[in-house]
Amino acid sequence: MNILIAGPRGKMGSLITRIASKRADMKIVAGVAPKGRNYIGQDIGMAVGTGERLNAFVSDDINSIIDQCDVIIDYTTTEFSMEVMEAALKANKAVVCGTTGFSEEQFCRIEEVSKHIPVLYAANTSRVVNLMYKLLELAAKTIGNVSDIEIIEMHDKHKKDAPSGTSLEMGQVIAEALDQELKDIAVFGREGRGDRVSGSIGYHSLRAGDISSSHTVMFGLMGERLEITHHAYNWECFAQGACEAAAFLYCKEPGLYTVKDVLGIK
Ligand SMILES: NC(=O)C1=CN([C@@H]2O[C@H](COP(=O)(O)OP(=O)(O)OC[C@H]3O[C@@H](n4cnc5c(N)ncnc54)[C@H](OP(=O)(O)O)[C@@H]3O)[C@@H](O)[C@H]2O)C=CC1
Ligand SMILES: O=C(O)C1=N[C@H](C(=O)O)C[C@H](O)C1
Repeated sequence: MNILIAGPRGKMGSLITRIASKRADMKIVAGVAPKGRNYIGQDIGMAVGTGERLNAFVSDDINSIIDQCDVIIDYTTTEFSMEVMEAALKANKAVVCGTTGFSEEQFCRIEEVSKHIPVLYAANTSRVVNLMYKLLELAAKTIGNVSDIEIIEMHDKHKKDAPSGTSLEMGQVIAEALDQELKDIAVFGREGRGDRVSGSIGYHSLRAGDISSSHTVMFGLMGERLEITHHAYNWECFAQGACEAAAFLYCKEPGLYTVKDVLGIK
């Protein structure tokens, strides 16, 4: 399948380029980057620093290159990801989107677009994190009503959004298990205040150094607590997951898919 990489110089985009370029089932046909970058027009392999020419070039105009691809892999910014969605809709292409930080309105538009083209959206493309979602569902169904639930996430100091997309998905899983709406029970930024409300989910975001990704969900009871934690030591698990997601999405019917569909988890 022919792959277009959005943001190939990014942390995720460069790893995805390296991994996709080694897969026998994938051919990278182009990259798309912001206007004015000095690597526009370069071979994507050289632009990313693989040291190997891939015979595919970086453009600053997605509409001029989109016809070459089957699937776009996009881990960039909310603004650019929305442009990618619209371009993919116009050209009838599939999109794997791993960008986080979308507004509710933007999510609604992605849902609308996915009625016409295949879209896989995942705030976290690690298969292990998606397994963790199942563990959280079980924990929330079993002890969620009798615990104080806190989500603590840590990322590198350059991350733009907070809380992380993953912690919002985790909260969503827990809220659904409790038959609640996340917006009714999520409490952000309670640090230093002694007003913990029963039945709420507390959110805590830490940003420091080059922490790749760490999520802990604590179910606090009296006399004991359960913590379920995932640590990523680098971003490779997410990039591997992005390529698996693209392979899954190739030739699929229009629809909104998740990593659960890739893994066959219900
Ligand atoms: N779903 C998941 O599993 C994961 C999701 N993420 C999410 O992915 C997103 C990207 O993260 P990360 O790689 O760390 O971020 P980076 O800042 O490292 O990369 C963002 C990339 O987007 C490019 N970009 C920005 N604007 C445009 C534009 N207008 N046109 C084309 N390209 C553009 C940048 O180009 P340039 O380099 O030239 O500035 C850069 O290459 C974030 O939302 C993050 O939260 C991250 C990890 C895992
Ligand atoms: O920006 C990151 O690094 C990550 N972002 C995603 C998120 O917001 O949850 C996924 C992962 O935690 C890495």
